[in-house]
Amino acid sequence: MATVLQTTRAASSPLHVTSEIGRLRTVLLHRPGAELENLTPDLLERLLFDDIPYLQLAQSEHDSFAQVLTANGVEVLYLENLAAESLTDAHIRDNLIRQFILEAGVESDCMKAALIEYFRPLSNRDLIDQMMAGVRRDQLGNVRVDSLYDRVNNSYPFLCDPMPNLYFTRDPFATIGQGITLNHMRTLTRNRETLFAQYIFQYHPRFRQADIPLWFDREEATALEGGDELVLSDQVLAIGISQRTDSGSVERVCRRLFEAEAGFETVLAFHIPQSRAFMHLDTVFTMVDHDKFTIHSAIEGPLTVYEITGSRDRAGQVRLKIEQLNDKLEAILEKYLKRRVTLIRCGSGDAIHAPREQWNDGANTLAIAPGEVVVYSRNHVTNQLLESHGIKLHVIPSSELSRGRGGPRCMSMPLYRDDL
Ligand SMILES: NC(=O)NCCC[C@H](N)C(=O)O
Repeated sequence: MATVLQTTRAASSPLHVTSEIGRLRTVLLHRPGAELENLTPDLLERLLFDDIPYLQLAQSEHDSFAQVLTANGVEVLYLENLAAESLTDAHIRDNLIRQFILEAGVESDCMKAALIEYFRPLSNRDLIDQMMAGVRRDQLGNVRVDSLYDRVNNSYPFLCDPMPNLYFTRDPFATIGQGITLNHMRTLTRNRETLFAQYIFQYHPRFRQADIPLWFDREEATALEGGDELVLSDQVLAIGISQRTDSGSVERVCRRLFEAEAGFETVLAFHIPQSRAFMHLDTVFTMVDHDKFTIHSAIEGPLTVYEITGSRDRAGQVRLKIEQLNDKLEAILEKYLKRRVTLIRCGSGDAIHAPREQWNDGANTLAIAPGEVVVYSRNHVTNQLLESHGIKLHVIPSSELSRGRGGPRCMSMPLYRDDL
């Protein structure tokens, strides 16, 4: 990955996203795995789940999602495959194991050594699956415990926690233009997920030569999550300031994009209420067509939008100009997209249907082309409204996947879209 930002990119860049709706060509998914079976009621809150999905059904729902995408010409890549294929030599593999153990919070030398031994014989793919699923203490057999720490903490079943949120590939990194933000996640549990992206972009043969600009790094001190990053056009981004993303991160992304002169001229920072239900901007607002968006009406009142632009001072340094916009959201979007826009309200804006369907990601659509989106079956009120606005729907089953609080957009990271 490039740490020095450059403006010119090879035409053959493996990453290219200049809108939310351009025809989707390549997307990254993660098929839910054993990590979901390692959820227990005690772990739910810390691991950011609201219930325990039935794995077999979650996998079959996820396969339906992948099938819709492939049937529509989208190349589907899986995080677990890319991560395994990134381990192209023993040194890279050993480093990943060491870093994984460190970030899993394994404290004692004897447990670290036992884990390294446990991982040693596994194939690359089994290693990645095991890291994702988590490692229980009793998987390691009889380890000679020589630390006080292990004697005091031996009742907790996991040495390395499972990572059940991995199927929300939208969040740990995000494609913007031909670069990425490699994110620093708000929570420890999700921050561990970004390690896989780091290895993929650094070592995977598909990406390692590509000199991919890094608009944000996982080592930064403030939080940024991909669900807050929307590419409205090749010139305008929307970034949520939310429960998961700090304003300082938005400023840093702006500075890097403007310094690189990557084509993006304006960032609209959407300050949304902080709540579990609206954890990211894309839980309340997604783009479905050139001129149509879903929106959850509960954020419209409290929403504040800031326009951020940049210019260079005499020394060539980028200075940010930040202005609060007082217009209604439609007017703001119309100004930047240069066309009339329609906001389609989740659950019709109804007092009961809207919060119920938003909770199950009714507003969280994945566009695979302009006016063509993937949605969850359970959000029938919103879905009908989308259809009445001429949007083509690809409806996928949703009883288990939705228990993790994410919809089709959250479950996908576009790597390549056609330009509009
Ligand atoms: N972009 C998104 O809204 N992603 C959904 C993430 C859900 C996950 N359980 C979380 O709390 O982070």
